[in-house]
Amino acid sequence: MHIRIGTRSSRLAVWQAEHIQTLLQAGGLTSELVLIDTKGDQVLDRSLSKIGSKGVFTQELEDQLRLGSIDIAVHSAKDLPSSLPEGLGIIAFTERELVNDVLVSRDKSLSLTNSREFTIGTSSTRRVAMLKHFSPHVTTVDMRGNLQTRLRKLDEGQCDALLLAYAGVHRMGYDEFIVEHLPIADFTPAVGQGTIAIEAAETLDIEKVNAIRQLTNHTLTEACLLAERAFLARLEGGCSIPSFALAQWTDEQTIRLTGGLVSLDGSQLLRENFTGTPDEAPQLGHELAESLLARGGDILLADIRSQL
Ligand SMILES: NCc1[nH]cc(CCC(=O)O)c1CC(=O)O
Repeated sequence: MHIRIGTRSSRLAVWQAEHIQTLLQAGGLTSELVLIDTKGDQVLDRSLSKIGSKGVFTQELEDQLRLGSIDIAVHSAKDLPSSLPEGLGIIAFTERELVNDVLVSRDKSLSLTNSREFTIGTSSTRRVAMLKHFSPHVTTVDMRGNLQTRLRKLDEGQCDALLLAYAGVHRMGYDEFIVEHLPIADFTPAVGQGTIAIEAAETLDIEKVNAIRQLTNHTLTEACLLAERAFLARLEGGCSIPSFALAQWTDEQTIRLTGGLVSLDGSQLLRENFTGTPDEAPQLGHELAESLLARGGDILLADIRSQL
């Protein structure tokens, strides 16, 4: 069986697609990579929150899935909108790695835990809002582009540090520039951070779907992702909303979901926790969102939307 894998052409995207190739190869499947450029890769000068985040990194890949020119598309799960277009679905989530954010800098003495002032480059509304909430002494500057571009901007002195997902930094081999791991209890990551998702058209041959799933899907990670994504779907939030959610299993039968919203100015942070079994994952996400909306999250969300 041969699998055509669609991927964006950034180094991180290709690393992730090659990781899937390795998993498929271990089960005797051959594969090839098809590099596809997306709108999100081309818009480097405007912040994502302004161009509207829905599917900017996924649309062109999804067009090719529909046409059947690729069998699957590989994405960072974080980049996938919470509801996918008609006819497409996620068939697997890889085993998650460390989910936290990290501070990256050439200056080893930088830390968010002391009150020293410095600037952090990030274009994520979640990271900006959380920094305003937990570390009001730092200043953020808008910084777009793939990891290599951001590191270059850091070297050029456009900021003192970057706030990034550990997963991407690690996959690119930049661990040596990590100066601090942020605690997930405060800086809870975005939905899907640290996991790779495989998207396919519903028309894809079921034998291919089963073989790919068998070799790449991690059941407990999948349950966690279903919980987080149900939360995001209920909020109708893409990555432009400063929301966060993280599900973790404590044992095979127990999943704990934490999630919430931060106001853009950092003044308000709402958080809820729910616990259930992996089978209940989507309901957990839905209940968490409902509960948050009922506690003032609805007003906070409307307020956020009016300012974006
Ligand atoms: N928003 C871009 C993006 N999408 C996925 C990752 C990292 C890899 C991952 O979370 O799986 C990143 C970079 C970052 O946020 O630092």
